[in-house]
Amino acid sequence: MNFSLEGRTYVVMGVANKRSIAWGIAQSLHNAGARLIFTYAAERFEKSVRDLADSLEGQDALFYQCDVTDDESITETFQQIQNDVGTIHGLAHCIAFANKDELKGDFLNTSRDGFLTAHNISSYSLTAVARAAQPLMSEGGGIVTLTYLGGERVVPNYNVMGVAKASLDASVKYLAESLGQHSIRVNAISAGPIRTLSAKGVGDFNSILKDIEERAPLRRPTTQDEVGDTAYFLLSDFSRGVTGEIIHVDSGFHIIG
Ligand SMILES: CCCCCCc1ccc(Oc2ccc(Oc3cccc(O)n3)cc2)c(O)c1
Repeated sequence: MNFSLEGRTYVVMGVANKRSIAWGIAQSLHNAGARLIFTYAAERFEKSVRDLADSLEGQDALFYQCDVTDDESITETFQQIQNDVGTIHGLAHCIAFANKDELKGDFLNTSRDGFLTAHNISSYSLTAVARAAQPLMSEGGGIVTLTYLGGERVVPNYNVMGVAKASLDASVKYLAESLGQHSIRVNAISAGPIRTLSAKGVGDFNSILKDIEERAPLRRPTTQDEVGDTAYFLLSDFSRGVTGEIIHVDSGFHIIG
């Protein structure tokens, strides 16, 4: 059994900058020998993704724009990837969004549009991308997405994103059932709070990190590389018997009331 990712190609969706969890995942996969393909939502992210990828020694990365709210964009992107590389061995879905004004205050005030936007981008996009990627994973593969504790229990201010993450978590299980027969595994990493561009949109981060340092079993915040290495595990043969699972990489915080 080979646990290196040499000779394997993975798509990483959602690198925005060097703090992105997706970038931590890309670094771990690269260090394990993987060939990487990056997708970004809009042209404005292309340069920073290319600049980051250029720092990966010996990596011959490919780059594609993909707007996950547009089915044609998804179909076109994976058609291009199939034309360019043929087979991929897995995918990291690190994409989520909710309107800022829905990420604070009373959840009761969630708008219909805000609810649908959060679910469209943060949950449905996993199913849409999995369907487009499946034909390229002819040798089987792994799909990993990012979720958060706020989808399992109430975290003040996380609001509609928590409901979208609950939907994402259920999607992971239904996709695991649907894709298992194609030897494609689907799992999620529930990451503890990390100071990313996205995190700027939710709650009072300093108090959340302070609470983790005081009460999490490991008494320290989660790091990008810890999440990256768990993604490597879930996308490698180490986890060949694992699908439909949510692994908490959160210093153990989820076990604390
Ligand atoms: C109150 C909860 C504190 C811990 C939150 C940890 C966390 C941090 C970032 C997370 O990812 C997103 C992604 C997009 C998102 O929506 C945004 C982000 C920035 C601006 C904006 O208009 N929407 C909110 C959170 C996420 O799902 C969870």
